[in-house]
Amino acid sequence: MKSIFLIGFMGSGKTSVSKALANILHINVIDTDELLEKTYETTISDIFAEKGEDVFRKYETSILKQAPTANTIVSTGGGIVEREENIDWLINNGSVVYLETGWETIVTRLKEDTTRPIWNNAGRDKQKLLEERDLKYKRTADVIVQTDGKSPDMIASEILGVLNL
Ligand SMILES: Nc1ncnc2c1ncn2[C@@H]1O[C@H](COP(=O)(O)OP(=O)(O)O)[C@@H](O)[C@H]1O
Ligand SMILES: O=C(O)C1=C[C@@H](OP(=O)(O)O)[C@@H](O)[C@H](O)C1
Ligand SMILES: [Mg+2]
Repeated sequence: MKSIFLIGFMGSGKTSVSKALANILHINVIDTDELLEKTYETTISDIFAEKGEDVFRKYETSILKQAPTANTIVSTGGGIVEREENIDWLINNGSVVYLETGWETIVTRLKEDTTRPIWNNAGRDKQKLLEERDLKYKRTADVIVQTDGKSPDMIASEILGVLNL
């Protein structure tokens, strides 16, 4: 089985749904953000604060390209589509699922969040970022699943129903 890569905006549920999928399929799950923090022995917040977004994106690309391309569920970071080379790599190496999520749902889910530097950057227009990235997620994905009003388990079952595994 080709590995399944979950893409989508911050708060679309990539990390949560990846765990639900791995539980159902009994296969390994990795999260590019968690692996990045382990590999570079730091936190995402610290990388953004000390080195900036460009360095984070370089690390993220390197982690993505080391991901197993078979028998694994991979949860990516919301900005994985910011680099064209990541989009190409995903299209060529995985079954890619876009967790499409409305703005209001994202705002509700991330109300309490303090761990996402871009979400917590008051100077950035996150709603516009969602609109821009939405086109890139759609260009990259093999299948699109809507997440509004559904639990991670429901979304995982729906993904398995639409993917040809
Ligand atoms: N389908 C869902 N329904 C309700 N809450 C969700 C759902 N998916 C994720 N969440 C919650 O939203 C927040 C962000 O989820 P997370 O899985 O980390 O998203 P992502 O990895 O896409 O940023 C977490 O608090 C999580 O518990
Ligand atoms: O959208 C983004 O640019 C980011 C999303 C985060 O992952 P999640 O999508 O899992 O929140 C994380 O990679 C980092 O904070 C940057
Ligand atoms: Mg995540």
